[in-house]
Amino acid sequence: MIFDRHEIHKKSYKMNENMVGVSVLAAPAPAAKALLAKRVQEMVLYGDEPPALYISRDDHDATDGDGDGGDDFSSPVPIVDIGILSCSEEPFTKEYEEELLKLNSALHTWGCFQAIEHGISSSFLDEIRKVAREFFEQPMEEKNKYSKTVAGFEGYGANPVPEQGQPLDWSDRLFLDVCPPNQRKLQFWPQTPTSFSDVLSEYTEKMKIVTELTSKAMAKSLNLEENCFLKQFGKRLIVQARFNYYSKCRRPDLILGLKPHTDGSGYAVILQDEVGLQVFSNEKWYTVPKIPHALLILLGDQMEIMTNGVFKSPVHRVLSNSERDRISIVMFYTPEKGKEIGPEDGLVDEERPRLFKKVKDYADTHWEYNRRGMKALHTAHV
Ligand SMILES: O=C(O)CCC(=O)C(=O)O
Ligand SMILES: [Fe+2]
Repeated sequence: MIFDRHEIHKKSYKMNENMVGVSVLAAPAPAAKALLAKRVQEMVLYGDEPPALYISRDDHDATDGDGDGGDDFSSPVPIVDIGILSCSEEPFTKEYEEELLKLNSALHTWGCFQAIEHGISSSFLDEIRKVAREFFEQPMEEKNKYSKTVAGFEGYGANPVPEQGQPLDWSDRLFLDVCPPNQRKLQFWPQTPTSFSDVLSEYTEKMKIVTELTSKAMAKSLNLEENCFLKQFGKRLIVQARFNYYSKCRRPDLILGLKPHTDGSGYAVILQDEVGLQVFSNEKWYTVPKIPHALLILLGDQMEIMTNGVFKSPVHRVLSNSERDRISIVMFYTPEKGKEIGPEDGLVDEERPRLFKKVKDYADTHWEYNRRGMKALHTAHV
């Protein structure tokens, strides 16, 4: 699969009776909007056949990097010990220098890494997973109290309606604005499980330490002033939490939990409970292995812009699975609203001319293109 002309998703499967239930195909395909009013979890509960609009896999020309598409601990997605990077007193130890180099190489080559020794306790990570699972396992009528509109963004529901011709994702999600705190729309914050809001607020606080440390380490690994990215994100940076629930799926060969995309944020921190996330690198899909309490840090387009293309915003997707459901908790970090961001001056020189112009509110542009299955990064090129 080659993501040429900014297109990141191609749907080339022909729909035929072997692929989805005849009953669905015999009737005119319901419009995406109507389908999205119903949760994937509900369809599974009622034993519905996956409707044709969910068919999205197109893997004929991309191989699985780790061979089996499953739990493969030899997958080369790098692991970085960010505990080592937290001791940044000069003179740097050899260990520190080596880990910094690893971080730089991971973000240059992969645009992501698995962070270990991040300082958040395993028991707390289990706790946030538990409240997430408890939320999704409630009856529909309870979850529907927090429903988003089909066209809206925040709340419980499906991903925004894609443009016609784009397939749908086999997942449900709860999306919440978390920071700045005065932007929280509490009507979407679940009251059950009762500890949900407190756990999410605590996770946000703990994550602040991890992300500040990572942001400084990223800058240092590029020989930049350590606060440069924190300054670009601004004091009122946007933090959004997305709880993804991937129901079991009868046709993982045809249907994806989440279509290939890049993130429009600065970066995301992902906590997964099962494998399923794949990153596209060197024309192959690599499954991100399950390391029980690791956090996957994955760059979005805005970090690619700020690093003048030195670090990459990777195309990624989520597979569906016929045997297990999957939950992921994603925290997105995006520069504050209305703030201009652009390549760091220290990363622009004769050898590496400026690739990107200054942009603001890039995430809005990202979503416009995402709905059409396209990347938006070219809109920021000089
Ligand atoms: O579920 C995951 O692991 C990744 C989710 C993701 O890519 C997203 O929410 O943008
Ligand atoms: Fe993503």
